[in-house]
Amino acid sequence: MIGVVVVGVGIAGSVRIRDLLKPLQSSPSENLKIVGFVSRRDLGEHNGVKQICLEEALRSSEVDAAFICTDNQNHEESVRRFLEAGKHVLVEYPMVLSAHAAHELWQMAEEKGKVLHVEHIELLTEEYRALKKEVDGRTLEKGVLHFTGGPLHKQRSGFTAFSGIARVTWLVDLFGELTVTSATQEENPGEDYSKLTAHFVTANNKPVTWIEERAPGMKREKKVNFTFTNGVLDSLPPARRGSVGPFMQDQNLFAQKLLGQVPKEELAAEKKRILYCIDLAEKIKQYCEH
Ligand SMILES: NC(=O)C1=CN([C@@H]2O[C@H](COP(=O)(O)OP(=O)(O)OC[C@H]3O[C@@H](n4cnc5c(N)ncnc54)[C@H](O)[C@@H]3O)[C@@H](O)[C@H]2O)C=CC1
Ligand SMILES: C=CC1=C(C)/C(=C/c2[nH]c(/C=C3N=C(/C=C4\NC(=O)C(C)=C4C=C)C(C)=C\3CCC(=O)O)c(CCC(=O)O)c2C)NC1=O
Repeated sequence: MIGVVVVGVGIAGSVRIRDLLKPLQSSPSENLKIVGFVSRRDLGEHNGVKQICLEEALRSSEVDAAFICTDNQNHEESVRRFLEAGKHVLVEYPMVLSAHAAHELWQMAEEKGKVLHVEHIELLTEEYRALKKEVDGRTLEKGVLHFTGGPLHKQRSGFTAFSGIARVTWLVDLFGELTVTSATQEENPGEDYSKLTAHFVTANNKPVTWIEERAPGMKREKKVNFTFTNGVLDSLPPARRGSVGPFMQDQNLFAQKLLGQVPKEELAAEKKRILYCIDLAEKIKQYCEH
């Protein structure tokens, strides 16, 4: 069995603990065993799982892997410490809040011979699968992806291009290589309002726009407007509810990596995409700061 600790018990961390306790039957996740969780709060136990302190988690020979489910701002430090301690790491997206740290940590994982897995559940939802199917094989002329949602805590979540990396990932997975041509951020701190607008071009020089807008009361929603040579897609196609939730699918993928069941080419392509998207986020940040 592969011993796992969950670090950070918020929404994502609680789902992780639940899924680790009840793995999908006959799936790679059955090889994972939760041995504890780490929290800054004194919780004692959570669903029968015991709390352990960070130092113990780093030291314990029972712990083979850590799930980092803390606020974005903490990811870099946690990933680094668990890799240094010789543990495999699963980290919720965004992996870290700078391109430099992302490249450095990836290199460190490779040197240590450890699996570094970044959760990207935005690619595993039925909503996304339906969209991908709709887009596949069509030629884009121009596209807009507009996300809205409630405000985030700036300090804990980091710059918008990183906290919203799931939207960048969608665009890259749908349309391939993108180049940032400009980006701006509007903010009204008094009203907790923010709006990021980033402009890209595809490899064929077609314009793509990403808008990430957040304010109190704004519904978590994604709107698309994609013009193809053969028609317009102006809403997300309907999707059925999947039988296996995205976090569980992600956990299975991580377990498969630990078991050496994921082909090298797939691992390399995933790493490339993750670092590529983080590099785009960094570029967007630079545009917004100038
Ligand atoms: N909620 C979701 O559906 C998804 C969340 N994520 C990612 O998961 C991560 C966590 O998000 P949520 O669970 O939604 O946020 P949350 O705010 O509910 O949970 C974060 C938890 O981490 C704890 N924490 C922060 N620093 C810590 C530290 N140094 N040591 C121990 N615990 C610490 C906080 O006290 C809090 O309980 C974020 O990186 C987010 O981007 C990714 C995909 C989906
Ligand atoms: C209800 C409040 C609620 C909160 C606070 C919330 C937070 C939240 N959801 C996220 C993504 C995500 N969250 C979900 C799904 C969920 N996540 C959930 O907390 C729940 C209840 C579901 C599903 C019913 C998915 C699928 C993603 C990936 C990005 C996407 O496709 O939207 C992220 C990562 C950053 C981002 O992509 O914006 C955060 C911080 N999501 C919410 O729905």
